[in-house]
Amino acid sequence: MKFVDEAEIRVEAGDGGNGVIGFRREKYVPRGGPDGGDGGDGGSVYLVADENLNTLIDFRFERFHRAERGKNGQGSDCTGRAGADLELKVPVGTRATDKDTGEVLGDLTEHGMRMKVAQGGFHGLGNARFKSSTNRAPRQKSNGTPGEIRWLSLELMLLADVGLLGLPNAGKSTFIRSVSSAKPKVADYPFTTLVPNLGVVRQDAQRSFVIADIPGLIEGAADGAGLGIQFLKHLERCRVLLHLVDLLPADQSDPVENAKAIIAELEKYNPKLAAKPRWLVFNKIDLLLEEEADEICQKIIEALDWQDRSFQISAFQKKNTDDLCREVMNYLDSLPDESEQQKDLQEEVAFKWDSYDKKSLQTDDFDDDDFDDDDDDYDVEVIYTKE
Ligand SMILES: Nc1nc2c(ncn2[C@@H]2O[C@H](COP(=O)(O)OP(=O)(O)OP(=O)(O)O)[C@@H](O)[C@H]2O)c(=O)[nH]1
Ligand SMILES: [Mg+2]
Repeated sequence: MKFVDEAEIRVEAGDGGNGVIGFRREKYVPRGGPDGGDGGDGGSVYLVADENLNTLIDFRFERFHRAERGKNGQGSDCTGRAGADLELKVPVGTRATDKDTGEVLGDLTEHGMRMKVAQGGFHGLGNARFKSSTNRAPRQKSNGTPGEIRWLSLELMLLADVGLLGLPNAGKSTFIRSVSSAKPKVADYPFTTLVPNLGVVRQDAQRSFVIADIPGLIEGAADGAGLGIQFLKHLERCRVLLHLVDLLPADQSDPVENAKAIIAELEKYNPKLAAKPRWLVFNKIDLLLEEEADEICQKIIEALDWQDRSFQISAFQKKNTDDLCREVMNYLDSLPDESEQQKDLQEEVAFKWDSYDKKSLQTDDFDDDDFDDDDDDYDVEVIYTKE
């Protein structure tokens, strides 16, 4: 699965501060010379890669970013303070392009990498600078130069190796929180997650994989129930699916039936997706005694006639989650390298965040009724109201 996240922003560096005209005025010092100070340089705008971020969504809501202007100079040869630089944090992997010229400014490929995207203005000179043997009282000064202004388009492309499947409340988001730095919202009500979240699981310095948390599926999803299957298509390019099963559902439902329901939906949606490598992950073992958990897991395995691998974890207590991630990593490493193939697939990008409703980005109003729509134009922007 490939995710493309895009945002357009306007960055404005600060203007340089102006120089000023000033003369020394002091008792007993007649005709004190020129002492107008220089302005300060304007602040520049930088992009800084931060591994704790994984989407550009914040830039959809805040599109204008301005660094501080340099202060004007002052009398008594005082130089104006330089404007502070502005640092905008972006996810690792972000590419910045000048929207007007199409020039790629660069890719921020490593955590901490810093790239200047708008140069602050140069300071103006005060009249003290124009003093010469022929002009000892110059009435000249210069103004600071304007800061650079650019429209940038930011793009982030990530490939998810692992997709999470499960009913609402199975603990998918809890799991991704436990094993990666992604921090999607977790709550004890269904459909907490409304858009996919990506997390990067670092195994060691060289090895990592990307995991995608998608909204929960429910029975009838293939026919449009709940958030439907619109997100399932994004799992088609994952290399392994983890099916999370809640061993002790709060709604007293039967874990066996629950697991069956997800598999049925998957098969109904797309047999090819259902044929993908898929592992069962029994979650919430912390709520049960070991024997009880074993018993329920065994029952599910038998009922499904499950032949593939299965794991018992507590996403919440991070029990066995590291083992699971290690197994996933080893499994991914054992697969043939797909990177060559991926290069040819650029145009087949599966998911764009174009589900964000443009209208609602322009207005603060949010209409709850939007969620009742049956059509495919789902409104998802609400989860980005800050927690
Ligand atoms: N005791 C226990 N609770 C858990 C565990 N994992 C998740 N939970 C709880 O289960 C509830 C649902 O967790 P989420 O991670 O939001 O579930 P989800 O699968 O992402 O749900 P949706 O986004 O609605 O599809 C939350 O109250 C979690 O605290 C676990 O391992 N043990
Ligand atoms: Mg969730």
